[in-house]
Amino acid sequence: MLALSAVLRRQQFLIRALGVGGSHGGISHHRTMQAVKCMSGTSLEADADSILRAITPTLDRSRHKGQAGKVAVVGGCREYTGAPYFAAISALKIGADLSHVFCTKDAAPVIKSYSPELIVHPVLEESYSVSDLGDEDRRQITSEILAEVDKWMERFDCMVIGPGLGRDPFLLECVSKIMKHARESNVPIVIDGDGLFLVTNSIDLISGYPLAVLTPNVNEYKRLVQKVLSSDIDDQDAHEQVLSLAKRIGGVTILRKGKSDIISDGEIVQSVSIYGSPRRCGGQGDILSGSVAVFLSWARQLISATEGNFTISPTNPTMLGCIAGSALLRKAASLAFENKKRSTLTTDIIEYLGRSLEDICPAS
Ligand SMILES: NC(=O)C1=CN([C@@H]2O[C@H](COP(=O)(O)OP(=O)(O)OC[C@H]3O[C@@H](n4cnc5c(N)ncnc54)[C@H](O)[C@@H]3O)[C@@H](O)[C@H]2O)[C@@H](O)CC1
Ligand SMILES: Nc1ncnc2c1ncn2[C@@H]1O[C@H](COP(=O)(O)OP(=O)(O)OP(=O)(O)O)[C@@H](O)[C@H]1O
Ligand SMILES: [Mg+2]
Repeated sequence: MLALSAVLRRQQFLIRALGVGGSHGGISHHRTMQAVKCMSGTSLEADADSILRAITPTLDRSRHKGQAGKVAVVGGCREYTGAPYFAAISALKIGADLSHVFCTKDAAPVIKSYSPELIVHPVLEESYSVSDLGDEDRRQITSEILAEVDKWMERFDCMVIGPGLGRDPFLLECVSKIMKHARESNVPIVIDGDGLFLVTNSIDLISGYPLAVLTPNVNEYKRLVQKVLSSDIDDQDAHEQVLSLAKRIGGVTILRKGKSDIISDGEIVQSVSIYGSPRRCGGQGDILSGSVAVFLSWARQLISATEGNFTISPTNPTMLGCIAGSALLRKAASLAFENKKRSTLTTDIIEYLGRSLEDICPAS
């Protein structure tokens, strides 16, 4: 009896997750069987190539700089300069027009030296650089930092918060305020890396914000599940757990990274399992966060241009952005691996982003 009710619960979950129909009584045998077949996983798989084709804008000579997207990455500190670079350069390689980085003063020259394409703002401060100051001076510095970021905020189509941010308390306090301003301005935010450390400890920062996307890796997901659901990772019901977590955080979108990426906005759940590579070099999550930012921006543009009259599913731009970003990164990783095998590095994967998108969605 117990086993039977567990099966029924699972069927109903799959039916809800797939949007096959209502879960209240009267589920037809056919629909139930359809959902049961999906337990093998394949039908939760998103049609990522179609989504990529649908949301990637055509290259039109009448468009001006900025229309294909302006993104900003908030990250980069004494320890980490690679992560914000990977996220920001990936956004450009996919097709965004402008990519900014807001980082600490000493990370900035390093990041600038990786690439002249990035617009790097050396604005953030860590505790060590304000340790001699009193509370009033610290408040003054915080408000100067906020004013500097606010000058740009409304121009951004999306912000990525966290790659290589570090965990310094003064810096994170300041980034919380940046996040609040982004939310007040309705700027979508992709939260990754140490940004997830910050929001896991202050979930109100993003709770109930439908334009927030969280992209946890295995450790970050574990911490989030422990904090929000007071439980451990459930690999048996992985899809259901991601769905519950997204719903519990008030309809943010979660992309749980792993062998399959699982994506949910608390309403539906989808996976991306295509392509991928066996190389697990650091930095692939950073490529993903920059990619999701671009695709999310394009999906929002498309939805507003067509006033919602478009035929792709799902219809939530954050879901579309996650599916497209995940599939593209995984395709680039698989092409890089074909070529470089064990020596594949994140910079090699970035070099394949353009070709991967071209294969799926040719420029002309
Ligand atoms: N070149 C760079 O500057 C890079 C900086 N990064 C930044 O580094 C900071 C910390 O990120 P992490 O991803 O290390 O934080 P995590 O909390 O995920 O990882 C911390 C520890 O967990 C281990 N770990 C990672 N994945 C695991 C898995 N699948 N199973 C078991 N253990 C695992 C790691 O070896 C590491 O020691 C972030 O700000 C991140 O953005 C990373 O993005 C990697 C590249
Ligand atoms: N076991 C796996 N098999 C195939 N692909 C994987 C696997 N694990 C992760 N990936 C892919 O790599 C991407 C990055 O995931 P990962 O868990 O490495 O992120 P991360 O730890 O945040 O990376 P970073 O080093 O940039 O911080 C995911 O989007 C996923 O598609
Ligand atoms: Mg990461």
